[in-house]
Amino acid sequence: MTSSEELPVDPAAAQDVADVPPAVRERHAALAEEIRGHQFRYYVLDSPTISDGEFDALLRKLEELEQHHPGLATPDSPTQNVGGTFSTEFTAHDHLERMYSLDNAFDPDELAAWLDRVEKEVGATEYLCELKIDGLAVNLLYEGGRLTRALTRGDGRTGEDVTLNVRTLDQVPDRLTGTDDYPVPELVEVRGEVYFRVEDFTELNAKMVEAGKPPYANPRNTAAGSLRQKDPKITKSRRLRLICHGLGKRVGFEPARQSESYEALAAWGLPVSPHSKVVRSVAELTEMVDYWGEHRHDAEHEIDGVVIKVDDVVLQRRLGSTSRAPRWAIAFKYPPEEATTTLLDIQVNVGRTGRVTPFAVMEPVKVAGSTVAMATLHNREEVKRKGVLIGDRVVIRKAGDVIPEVLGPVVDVRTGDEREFVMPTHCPECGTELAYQKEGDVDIRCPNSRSCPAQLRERLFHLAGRGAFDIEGLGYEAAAALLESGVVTDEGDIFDLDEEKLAGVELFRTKAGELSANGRKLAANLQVAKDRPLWKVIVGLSIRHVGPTAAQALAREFESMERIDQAEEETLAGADGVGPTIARAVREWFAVDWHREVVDKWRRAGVRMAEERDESVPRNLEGLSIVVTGSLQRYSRDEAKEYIMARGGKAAGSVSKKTAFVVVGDSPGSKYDKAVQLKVPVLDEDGFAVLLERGPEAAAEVALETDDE
Ligand SMILES: NC(=O)c1ccc[n+]([C@@H]2O[C@H](COP(=O)([O-])OP(=O)(O)OC[C@H]3O[C@@H](n4cnc5c(N)ncnc54)[C@H](O)[C@@H]3O)[C@@H](O)[C@H]2O)c1
Ligand SMILES: [Zn+2]
Repeated sequence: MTSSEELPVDPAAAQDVADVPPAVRERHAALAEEIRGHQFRYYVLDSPTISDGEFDALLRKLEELEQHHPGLATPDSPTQNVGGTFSTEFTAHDHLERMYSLDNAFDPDELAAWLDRVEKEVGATEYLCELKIDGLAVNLLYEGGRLTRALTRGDGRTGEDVTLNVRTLDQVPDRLTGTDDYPVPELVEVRGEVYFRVEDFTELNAKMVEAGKPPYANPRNTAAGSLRQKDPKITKSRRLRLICHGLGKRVGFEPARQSESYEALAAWGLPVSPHSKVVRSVAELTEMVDYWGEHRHDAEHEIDGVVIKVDDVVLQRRLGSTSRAPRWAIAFKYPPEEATTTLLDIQVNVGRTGRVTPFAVMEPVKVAGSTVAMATLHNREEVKRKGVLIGDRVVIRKAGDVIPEVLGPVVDVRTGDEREFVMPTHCPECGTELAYQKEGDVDIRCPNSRSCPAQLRERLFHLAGRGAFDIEGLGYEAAAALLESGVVTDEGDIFDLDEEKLAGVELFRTKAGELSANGRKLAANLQVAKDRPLWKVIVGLSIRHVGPTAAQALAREFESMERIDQAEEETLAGADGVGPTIARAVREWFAVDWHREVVDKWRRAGVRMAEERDESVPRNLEGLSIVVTGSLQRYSRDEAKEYIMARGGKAAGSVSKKTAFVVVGDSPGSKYDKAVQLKVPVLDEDGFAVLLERGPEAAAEVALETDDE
């Protein structure tokens, strides 16, 4: 929270709680109670039922009420206190110096307002920027260099004694070491964050799943739960880590700067963050905030923001603290990546290959800047593994550009009305009974691949895609409209579409009943698409495992659809870049009658069925394998490959003894080293031009001198 002192106060607002209208007082009390309940679940039970973002929003709401009615901001309000409390499971102990929470800035304006306030009071100064580690705070007391006590933050005055547990952490020294610059102080309270590395957390969860137990929801609460164990052996088994980020009481050590105290901590053998940085201008500070906003997942632990601290300790003292947080520091918080919402239903989707995948339909909720209402659940096993029931409150996560994911249910708020998801037995689109393609498959499929509308729609959309025929104007909506109107019964019909047929489709008709401009464009695009290279036609067939790379290999090696159709499985498997899986998939595909009909219909409609031979291009690279690495100035990667292939060569991905040439551009990397090592001739961009124009012998003459010493 930004401190309320600078915020506008309604002059008519009640300063005294007795003057606040009873209805408002009640609303405030109810909200405060709700917040305390969430704090208890979070700090004591380590098992929250709402996301941090939702919690922060509640606290903000309370704060707003108090701005309008300052009388409500009594000392016991959650806005005036460090959130935590302590459990009777542990012995309570007082901190020697208070532990505070942090005020928050949720956007750049709030951060700017805080900076203004600080600089108005103490003038321009230097700031220490740190990552805000999403863990739990501990206070380590070292007396005469020995660890004598470790406490959780608790309510800031009193914490829970977790000394035995903290001692099990590898990074926590029992005894501090001293240096000439930083001798061991008589007494020091060290504050830090106990956390899980994302990597370790993922591994822990994998183990849980393997043991048939539900995975943990997030690293923060799991770290808290792992530290606050009655049995330190459990803590020991958890690979918890520590990063120190502050001092409490100290005797015999007086740092001038916060950054200096980190040097001391490191010298004493305590872990500090490698990411902290002293910044001297607002521009530098903003840069750090922006950088970590974009690279949030690059740190080894989860972060929920950046903490900005006045570096000078004298100025820190001058700024002081509120009852809840220091005035000399602020946490800039990034948009939350987790939220909770209600799982309204689990429905299934039928994909291009008939695979039936369940997906979550949720009450729309905002996460990481976008509204999420659906998320895939992959398959039945995954639904079971996550343990979600229809009607559950669920935690969802959307990190950056990654697709949203349902993490799991909030079991504690179940009402008993939730119900289990049952995988349908029949295709929701065509009614065909679903089946596993072969025993042991995870995915269940709709076997009606030829005419199941869902599969057809997906295949049409796929064949119109960039990697296949690249037909503009044939998206999902058009695909669905074509199928619905009956002018297309399977993809075989697609190239028979002309203006007249398209005029029969509602979507492509004007109000006057004529063919629309879009319809005319689609008809023209379909004509152009018939002339795409063979490999694109192959991609358009939706053969399993055959994407652009495999299709290019097939086109290069066999040069016509007919030869692919007639090749034996072994011949296919033996071809460069094809292999047994693709070979089998191709043979299986051509064994289906209606698949061959699709090819026939396309052929009759004039779709290209053989590699184009441009007679003006010499076939001077026939049989040669050429690797291009690094970036070239005059050719894009794809262009370079196309030029090689057009001349009968093979554009290979890795260097071997069989490689004829390696072409290197800027920053070539390991492939260049490999070429030198294997003594494969290396060409620069000019050498590549010679290779294309005048062939391998001429190119060998201009190969680079390489030295493998
Ligand atoms: N979901 C829930 O029900 C629920 C309930 C209560 C609290 N919460 C969440 O807990 C958090 C509030 O807890 P809080 O009061 O501890 O405040 P906070 O987490 O916003 O900030 C204070 C804490 O940040 C930690 N921290 C991490 N890196 C630091 C660094 N480099 N320097 C200094 N401190 C650093 C310290 O432990 C400090 O105590 C919020 O994120 C809130 O959403 C959630
Ligand atoms: Zn179906």
